[in-house]
Amino acid sequence: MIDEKGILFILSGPSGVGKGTVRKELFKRKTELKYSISITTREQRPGEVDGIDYFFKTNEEFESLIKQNKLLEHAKFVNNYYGTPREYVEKTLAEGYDVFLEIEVQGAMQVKHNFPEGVFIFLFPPSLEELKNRIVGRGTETEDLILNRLKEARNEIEMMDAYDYVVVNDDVDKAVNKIQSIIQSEHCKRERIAAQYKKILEDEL
Ligand SMILES: Nc1ncnc2c1ncn2[C@@H]1O[C@H](COP(=O)(O)OP(=O)(O)OP(=O)(O)O)[C@@H](O)[C@H]1O
Ligand SMILES: Nc1nc2c(ncn2[C@@H]2O[C@H](COP(=O)(O)O)[C@@H](O)[C@H]2O)c(=O)[nH]1
Repeated sequence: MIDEKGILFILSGPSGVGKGTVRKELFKRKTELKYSISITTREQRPGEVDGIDYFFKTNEEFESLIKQNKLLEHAKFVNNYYGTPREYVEKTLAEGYDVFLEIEVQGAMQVKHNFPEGVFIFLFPPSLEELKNRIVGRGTETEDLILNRLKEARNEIEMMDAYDYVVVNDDVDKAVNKIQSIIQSEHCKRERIAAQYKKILEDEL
């Protein structure tokens, strides 16, 4: 049977590298991709909308989702829970749509364990100094939280080798172009496999 499921794309990278910015620009261009909205216990930032940016939950609600096995992956990042709703991802892939996750590395490694066929992309900063400038410039975290996120950034960068692709985010447009090329190239790979499979079936008949 030829696999007609969608492809799961996972984007990670240190806090402040520009994952959200790049993802939003990508979605302006690639409307057929489906974004999996994450669940978190972190405080809602000004301008964030529940059900669009995240599903905001309490610790108790989140822990109950873990117990019910409703999360595809979850992790604690700088004292808050983050997780991916299992049902949405599995159902959407089964319907043949590509699904895009924007998650940190611990969660990405759990996804890799369960979906080794996923495509793992790591967004890399032009420099650590620029990473710091971006996270400070965003102005959404206190100084303490920024330091914790930067400390975490070093651990995240160490995991880069576990990813299929590394994209440097020096310029948003260029980074999005590269991610679009990765998506196209992964579809071509799947088409090649499907064509080979079809040929084997025809040869057998
Ligand atoms: N290529 C870029 N050049 C300059 N600034 C950028 C670039 N990409 C993103 N930024 C800026 O960097 C800041 C952080 O970006 P963003 O919030 O998208 O990062 P993130 O990786 O999603 O962070 P987090 O993981 O903390 O949610 C934002 O102010 C954004 O406008
Ligand atoms: N493991 C998961 N990580 C997630 C998920 N959704 C977002 N994230 C990542 O958390 C950090 C912090 O995000 P922020 O919005 O508080 O800045 C960042 O790396 C996100 O990509 C998730 O479902 N699972």
